[in-house]
This record gives sequence, structure tokens and C-alpha cells, in this order.
Amino acid sequence: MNEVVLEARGLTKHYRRGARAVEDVSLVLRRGRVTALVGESGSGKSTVAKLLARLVPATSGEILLRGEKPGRFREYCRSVQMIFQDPFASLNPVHRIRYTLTRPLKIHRRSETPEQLLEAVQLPADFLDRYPHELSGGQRQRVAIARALAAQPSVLLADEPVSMLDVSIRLGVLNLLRDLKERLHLAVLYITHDIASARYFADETFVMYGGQVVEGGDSETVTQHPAHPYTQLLIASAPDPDRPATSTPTPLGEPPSLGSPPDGCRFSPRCPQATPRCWTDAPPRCSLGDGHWAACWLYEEVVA
Ligand SMILES: Nc1ncnc2c1ncn2[C@@H]1O[C@H](COP(=O)(O)OP(=O)(O)OP(=O)(O)O)[C@@H](O)[C@H]1O
Repeated sequence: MNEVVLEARGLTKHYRRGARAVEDVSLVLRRGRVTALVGESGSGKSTVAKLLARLVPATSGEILLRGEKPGRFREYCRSVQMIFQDPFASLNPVHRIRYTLTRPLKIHRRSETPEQLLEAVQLPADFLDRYPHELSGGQRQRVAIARALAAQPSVLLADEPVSMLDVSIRLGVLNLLRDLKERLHLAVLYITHDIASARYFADETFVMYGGQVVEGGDSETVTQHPAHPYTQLLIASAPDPDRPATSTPTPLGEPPSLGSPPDGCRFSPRCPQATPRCWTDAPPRCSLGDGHWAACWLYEEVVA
């Protein structure tokens, strides 16, 4: 078993203006593994990443780093680094790449050189003298990854790291992250709305709906044998070259209001298989074997 590096237990975030963005989320990130967190816009994925990065305080629940309550923020940041969606906004336009990479090396008192960081993300050393506007989106995201590596982290939280990049270069950046995971034994949280990329890139996949995790397991099982009706709908509505072109994509419908989520299962208003109980009682996590589980009343007898 790969060692657990970061663990979330019952993480909950209610924003002041009423959105119950994240409700009772538990997950573990393991050394040398990519864990995908998949869901549509507004499902709470970014809030989970911000909670794990300690950029926003949790309403309740706890985070454990290597089994212990995290201490000072700076120490924590050294271990847990975040990569943001927008590489155009995340690099300071007035500084050359050399400054962007040298600064965290100094802060974290590392002996590595900025050249070595660029090499780790497969960029040439002469990029150090360039400004962010002289780089492509993919190159900027690689610099952002290099900056995160300057802290020598054990966890990378990657929030939609390729969704703003050209389709043609997405695979290169994902392959780089996978390569780093293997070489540096990093635990990677890969946040995405693209469940197909989770199958390709992640070892484990968690599916989020309306602020809650509704299904989890190894990526192959979750994407090829989805159990939760929401995951099934998500997969049916994703473009898939293997499906016949005649089939019409399944509409996903409207996401739930997080200001006043439905009682019971949050997916019940959109669920084609909902029963009266789904409207009133929240479903338990039902184990389906080999670490695969779904929070859905359809699998109640499996729990019993
Ligand atoms: N600072 C905030 N104040 C109030 N509500 C917020 C805040 N940040 C997020 N929310 C709300 O929390 C919910 C979850 O947002 P979040 O950004 O985590 O979702 P997401 O799944 O990452 O979506 P996207 O993929 O569009 O970024 C949304 O309803 C959002 O409006």
C-alpha cells in the first residue's frame, strides 16, 4: 500500500453568504499516486483544493498531514503545493522566470538551481531570462509546476491544470505531472470536470456532486463500471469516440442550489432512478468491493 500523505476527514465548508459548498468530504492522497476529483462546475472541487491548501478555513472537519494535525502554515506549504487553473494569472508578469523560481528556492532554503527546476519540467535553461508573456500557455503551466517543485513538496494539488490550455498540449502537461509523480513519489490531487482524462491519468477517482463525494474507487472501475446514477450520467454526457455517433448525448440537467440543497440525496431531483426515500434520507456509503463505493440507496442491500 502506498503511504497516506494527506488525509481529509469530514471536511465541510459553508460560505458566509449561504452556499454549502463542501459537505463532509473524506479522502486520502497517497505517495506516488494520482487521485482525481471529478465533477461539474460548482460541485465544490476547487473549494476542496483550497481547503486542503489551507487557503480557506474549514467550517468543520480536519486535515492530517502524514497522520498529524498540520502546524505552521509555512511548514505546511512546503509539503503541500497548489497549481492553479490559469497559468496566465498565476505568474507575475513583471518578473522574469529566473525571479519566479529563485524566490521560492530562497524562501525554502533549497540548494537546487532554477536551471534544475526548469529541467525537471522539460524546459530549456534560457527560459530563465524570459517574461511570462513570452511563453505559451503550456510553457507557463510548466513554470508554475517548477515553482511548486521549488518547495520540494510531497503533495501537489492541481486544480484543473490543463483546462485552459490548447487541447493539443494538454496531454504533454498531464504526462509531465505523471512523470513527476513517479520520479519524486508525489501524491497528486487532479481536479477536473473531464472524467475521461481521470481514467487515463489518475490511479483513483472520486466523483463530486453538489458539494459531496458520491462515488470513489480505482479509476478504471469508476469510469468503466460507474455505480452512482450521477457518475453514469456524467460518463454518458461526455464525448466518447468509442460510442456510436448516432447516440444523442445525455443532458445533465441543472446542478443543485447549494444555498438550500434538497433533503436526502442531493442528486434526487435529477436522478432517473430516485425512489421516495431518496428525497428524504441521505444515502450511506455502500461498499461495492475492492475499494469501490457509492453513496446511493440502490446499493443498500450490499451494505446490509
Ligand atoms: N468565496 C465564496 N463565497 C461564497 N460562495 C462561494 C465562494 N467560493 C465558491 N462559492 C460557491 O461554492 C460552490 C462551489 O464552488 P467551487 O468553486 O468549489 O466549485 P467547482 O466545482 O470548483 O466549480 P468550477 O469548476 O466552476 O471552479 C459554488 O456554489 C460557488 O458559488
